[in-house]
Amino acid sequence: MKTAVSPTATVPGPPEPATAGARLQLTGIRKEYGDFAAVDDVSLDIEPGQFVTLLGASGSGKTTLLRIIAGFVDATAGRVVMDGADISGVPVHRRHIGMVFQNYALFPHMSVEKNVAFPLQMRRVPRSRRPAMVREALAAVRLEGLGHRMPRELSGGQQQRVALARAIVSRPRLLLMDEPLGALDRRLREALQVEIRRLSQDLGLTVVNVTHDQEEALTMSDRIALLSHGRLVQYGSPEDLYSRPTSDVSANFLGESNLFRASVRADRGQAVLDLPHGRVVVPVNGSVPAPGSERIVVVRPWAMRVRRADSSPNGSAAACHLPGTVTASIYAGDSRKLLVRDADGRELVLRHRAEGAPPCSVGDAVVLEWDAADSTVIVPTA
Ligand SMILES: Nc1ncnc2c1ncn2[C@@H]1O[C@H](COP(=O)(O)OP(=O)(O)OP(=O)(O)O)[C@@H](O)[C@H]1O
Repeated sequence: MKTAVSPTATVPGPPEPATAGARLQLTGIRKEYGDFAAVDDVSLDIEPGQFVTLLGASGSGKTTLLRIIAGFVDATAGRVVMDGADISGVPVHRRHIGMVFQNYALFPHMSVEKNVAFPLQMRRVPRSRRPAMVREALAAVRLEGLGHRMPRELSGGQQQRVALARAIVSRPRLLLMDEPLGALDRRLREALQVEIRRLSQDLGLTVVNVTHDQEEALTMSDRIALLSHGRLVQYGSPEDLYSRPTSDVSANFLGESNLFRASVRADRGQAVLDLPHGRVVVPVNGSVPAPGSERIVVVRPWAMRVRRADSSPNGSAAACHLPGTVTASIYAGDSRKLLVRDADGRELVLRHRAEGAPPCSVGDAVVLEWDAADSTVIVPTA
């Protein structure tokens, strides 16, 4: 549950009221480099206190968009509006935005405390107020008592927490993060993901985070903005993007998926896709798709079941049956991943819980089964 601090609530310690997060509205943002658009007409509405992740492959425009929000890069077109005010022309240091970057190195010759106090000095916060604010920021990232250490005396994870403390010490209403955990090992990354999420909720901060790591995006975000070639492909909750992808880019990027292409056929008033393994009735949202139009059917690996071809079917409920040969069986701790090649040479991926003996081995002839209802039908992106 969210524990966003209301604008009128006070936090322990002097002297300013804690600020709740800013509302951020990006409208028609475009950034051209020569005749190339690094960001192409992106509009996003970010609610106060939301944690939004810009997700996408390398080169999709995430960092450029974040740098436009920060003020390091001027957009070619579009507006950045924070709490109702257009900040497009406001210089970086006047935006009062906290930032943490992967390589946002700490000043090596300054103690942790001095590093964290630096933004307060820049913002001319009265000297007398600084120690309490620094203490509070260090406590928020659980580094109490380490203020006198030098950066070289800290682990990578601790250094990144100092960078985080430095980003929040002056109580910004918006925090921007560009792959802040990229350099850390997996365990530490996961622990810090949870901590950053908790911290942003406790402070009621609005956060825009950049990553190309889909797991990080799924676990941390209220909303994910998926970018591809500079364009916004889908903006929604992690569940929306994972379970209800609206494009093949989303289906491919978030989690493993099996994609089948087919054209729509009209059959007794229904729009139907004939696939090698069965038929899927196309959900009609408003207009009926034209016969002959292309669709993509997405089936997630967990929705598929597997049985050896020489065994009897698992009940009769499964509408889709696809024969194939197991090409890999990969144990992954709590699950097992199977790769199965079908007669068309397509490699399908499925997962099941890794309990007991595996139901089949590499080289086995198998049948994949799943319910048509577990398919998602999407329109291919042009
Ligand atoms: N200053 C620049 N001049 C020319 N092209 C640029 C400039 N900055 C970025 N680009 C191009 O814009 C595109 C988007 O870059 P950007 O850094 O925003 O991508 P990204 O999604 O953050 O990628 P990564 O995950 O690799 O950091 C890339 O093709 C990049 O080469």
